[in-house]
Amino acid sequence: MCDLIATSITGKYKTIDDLPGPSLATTAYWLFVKGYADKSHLMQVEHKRLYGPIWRSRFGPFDVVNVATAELIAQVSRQEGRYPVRTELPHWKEYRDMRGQAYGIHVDTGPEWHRIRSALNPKMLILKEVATYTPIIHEVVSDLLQRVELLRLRSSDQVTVSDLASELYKFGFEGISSILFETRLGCLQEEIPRDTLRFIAAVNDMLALSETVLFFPRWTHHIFPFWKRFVQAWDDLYDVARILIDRKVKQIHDQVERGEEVEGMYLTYLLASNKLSLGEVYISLTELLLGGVDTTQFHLCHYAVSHDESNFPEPARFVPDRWLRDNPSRSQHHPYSSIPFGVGVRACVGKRVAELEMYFALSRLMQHYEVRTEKGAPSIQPKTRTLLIPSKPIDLKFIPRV
Ligand code: HEM
Repeated sequence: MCDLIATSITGKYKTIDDLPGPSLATTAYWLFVKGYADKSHLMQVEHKRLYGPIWRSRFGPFDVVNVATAELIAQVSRQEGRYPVRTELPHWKEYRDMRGQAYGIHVDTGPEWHRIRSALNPKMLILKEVATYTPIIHEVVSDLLQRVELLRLRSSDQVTVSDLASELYKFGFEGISSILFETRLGCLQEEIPRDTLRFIAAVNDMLALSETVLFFPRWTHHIFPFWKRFVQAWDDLYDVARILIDRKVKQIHDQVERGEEVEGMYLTYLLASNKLSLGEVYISLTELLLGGVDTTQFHLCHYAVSHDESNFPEPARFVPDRWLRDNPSRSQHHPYSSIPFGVGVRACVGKRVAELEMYFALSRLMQHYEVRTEKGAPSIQPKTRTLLIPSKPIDLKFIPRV
């Protein structure tokens, strides 16, 4: 695949060894001395400038080909077969092996990945199925609205909600858990239950430590504290997920015993479909909760591409009109210049649910409030924490519409 890409650029075959790019030591220098460890998206942009649209980089055990134009991303994506080849997650695999757990959708590859993905897909991706989650998502959105109202009224100017991103994060967590585990976790309550706090902290720790753990070789596991904390985070995650699932299994069992009809959402469907073992259900729901963690032998540099002036003029400016259909100001971008959920058989399995949550939350918030920034508020840059998150709290004014 690498050969084909190189051919399209230069007209002759090249191997990975012919590609330009930083050595492992140079990458370490960029990350830990130049301070790009939590800004790896900006490193993409800088490396594209230095090495061109295709370069090689080494990160921990990975030897990666980075591609940073929409055309190259399209070319790589179109060559994926039935079982897309993905970079291993050796640290996740090591943890699963250590605990004797099933591998799951992120770690499994080939036909095994396909078997699990086929079991997870229908109730996540078929529109008619996803539409059945509408009532529960609306219930969670109502809780979000109440929370925003409470926080703004409690603020000194009676309109500001501080650190909105953390409220939205809790909303996302509550929304997806209510579908997956068919249980309300209470993330948007004033007093968040202890187990839920443990769950949220474990997700944060796991995502925050995932890149660090990867960078240091196995033999350092006993020297630095990262591996121990990474294992603890996974243990907590798995433990809470197992408790929630076991509770549901018991409920279903009791209902069947009483001759009652069993109804439910995602977990009930997975258990009833009998396509996965119970161990695979534990892992699958934990992984779905984590959402997609971006992995490819080819590193598709979405950030660099979606900030490319030639696709999106003034890429850093908030111009929602560029997305409106049938609008003269709609941007004329390459279809692969913005693919937030990926494409093809391995694209995001949670895409439909994520869209449902975002559309409902946004539309209902906008119906109730006009949202403004504080005058003179500084712009807030993203930072990398496996995924991109805001580097500082975002405080916004929610002014009720009359
Ligand atoms: C705005 C929210 C989200 C975005 C932008 C997003 C984005 C992505 C991306 C880019 C991928 C990788 C696709 C690829 O490599 O081609 C992915 C995979 C994945 N996502 Fe999401 N995602 C979101 C929400 C979710 C949610 C809510 C769930 C859970 C229901 C989820 C579950 C997954 C899983 C399990 C994978 C791995 C699929 C596989 O490897 O077969 N994501 N996501």
